[in-house]
Amino acid sequence: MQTAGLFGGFCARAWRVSLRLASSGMAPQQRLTNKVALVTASTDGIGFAITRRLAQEGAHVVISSRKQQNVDRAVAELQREGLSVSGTVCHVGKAKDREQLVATAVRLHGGVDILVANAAVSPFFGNLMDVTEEIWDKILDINVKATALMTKAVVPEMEKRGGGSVVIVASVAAYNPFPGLGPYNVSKTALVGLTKNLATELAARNIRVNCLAPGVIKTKFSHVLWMDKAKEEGIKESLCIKRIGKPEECAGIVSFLCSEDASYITGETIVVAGGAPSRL
Ligand SMILES: NC(=O)c1ccc[n+]([C@@H]2O[C@H](COP(=O)([O-])OP(=O)(O)OC[C@H]3O[C@@H](n4cnc5c(N)ncnc54)[C@H](O)[C@@H]3O)[C@@H](O)[C@H]2O)c1
Repeated sequence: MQTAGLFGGFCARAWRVSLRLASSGMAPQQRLTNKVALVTASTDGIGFAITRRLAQEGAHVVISSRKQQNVDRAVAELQREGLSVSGTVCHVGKAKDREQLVATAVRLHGGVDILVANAAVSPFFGNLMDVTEEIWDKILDINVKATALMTKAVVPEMEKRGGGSVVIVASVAAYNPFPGLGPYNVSKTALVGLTKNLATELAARNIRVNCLAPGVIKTKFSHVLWMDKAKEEGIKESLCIKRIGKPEECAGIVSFLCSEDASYITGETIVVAGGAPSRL
């Protein structure tokens, strides 16, 4: 009886600690212990929040982006928090950089279990009829083609570990276009298709492929959408949850999708958009 009482007391305390951790935004679970994750464009914004969360849940994460100084800053910040992160430069449009990213994970941690393909560009605002061939090439190259090729680069390493998980970061704009961002919207719709195609093809290798479709999340990237007060108020008004999202609110769902808790989920796109319209 006494043991049960002590155990009961311990459980209640553990439950309170876990509730405190959850409410303070810290990861209460360790679903990714010793998994090795690559996150592209992970020095800021949504990629950085995802990196922090995967590492809080026990993963070794390789941070990457185009500039060494940004990689160094992000690595130092998360290492100060006691998290297991390393970093390397990776421009996802360059084959050599993609190979280097995979090689870094293999050299430092022995393989790759998780890829979060988060990098994207949106260098155009205006009408579709004014988009040049050069802009189409840049947006489709980085947002779509590089995502497919980054996945191709990690698959052999995932196979050696018996499987893995890929999460592709698309956008709610895949379903409901953001005004003025035509080529970007189209590229994100393509990523929903890419997710389904990869999921079908890679299931036999025990690799699951899912997609995250954020709504408007406050980052440098989305600045153009909320920079003036009237625009910001208009966006909030269109949402069920009447505020713009935070990068951290995209992170827990990714760690879930990469974990064994999602072992029967593949080919899906999860919308994290405060109730924005999201149907094709
Ligand atoms: N913020 C939003 O409202 C929002 C909404 C929907 C989807 N998203 C998506 O979330 C992802 C992250 O965006 P974010 O809002 O955190 O902004 P962000 O600016 O922090 O992330 C975009 C990153 O991509 C990087 N990048 C661009 N080209 C690259 C390349 N060739 N190689 C490597 N990195 C490159 C940029 O340096 C930048 O860090 C993007 O895929 C974006 O499309 C963002």
